[in-house]
Amino acid sequence: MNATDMGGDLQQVLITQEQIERRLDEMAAQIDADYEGRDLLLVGVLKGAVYVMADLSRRLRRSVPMDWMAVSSYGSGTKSSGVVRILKDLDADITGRDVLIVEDIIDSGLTLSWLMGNLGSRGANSVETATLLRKPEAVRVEVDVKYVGFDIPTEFVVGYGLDYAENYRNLPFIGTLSPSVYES
Ligand SMILES: O=P(O)(O)OC[C@H]1O[C@H](OP(=O)(O)OP(=O)(O)O)[C@H](O)[C@@H]1O
Ligand code: HPA
Ligand SMILES: [Mg+2]
Repeated sequence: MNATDMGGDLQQVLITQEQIERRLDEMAAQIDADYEGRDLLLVGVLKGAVYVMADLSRRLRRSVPMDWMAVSSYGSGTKSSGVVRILKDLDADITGRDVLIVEDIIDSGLTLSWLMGNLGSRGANSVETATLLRKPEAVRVEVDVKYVGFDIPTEFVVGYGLDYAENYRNLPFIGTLSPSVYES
C-alpha cells in the first residue's frame, strides 16, 4: 500500500519504508554485537510491535527465540489511559535470561516503564528495550531505552504496526492522519 491508496486519510509521510529499513539494519548490527554469546530472548509487545519484530529479528545474524506479551493502555483512542492491562502474558520463563523488549513506539513511556518493572521483577539477567519510534514525552518517565530507531515529534502517528482504532497498521511507512479522520 502507498500514500496514494490512502485517499484523503493521510496527512504526511514522516518516515519512509527505505528509512525504516536502513535504520533497522543499523539497530540489528548493534544488537548482534552487544548480545554476542548471551542468552537473548526477544519479547514483542502485541500488537504494534509485530512488524518491527519481524523485520528486526530477520536482520540478526543468529537464531533467537521470541515471545510475546499483549498489554493495552490506549484502547481505541489517541491518548494513553495510563492503566496497563496484561491481555496475554509471556509463555517463557525469563529467569536468568537477557530480555530485549521490542516495541513500535514509546510515547508517554507509561507502557514501557510498567513493562520493564514487571519483567525486571521476574528474575531476568537483564531487561533492555529496542523501539522503532520515541516521542519527546517519553523522557518525562524515568525509563532507559537502549535502542531507538527515530525520535519523532509529538504527533499521533500510524503505520508499520501503529494503529488508529485498529486501522492503518499495515502501512509500510510512518505517517500522520488528516484531522478529518479523527473528526469523523
Ligand atoms: O508510551 P505509551 O504512551 O505507553 O504508548 C506506547 C504503547 O502504546 C501502543 O500500544 P497500544 O496500547 O495502542 O496497543 P497496540 O500495540 O495493540 O496498538 C504502542 O504499541 C505501545 O505499546
Ligand atoms: O502515536 C501513536 N500512534 C499510534 N499508537 C500509539 N500508541 C502510542 N502512541 C501512538
Ligand atoms: Mg494501539
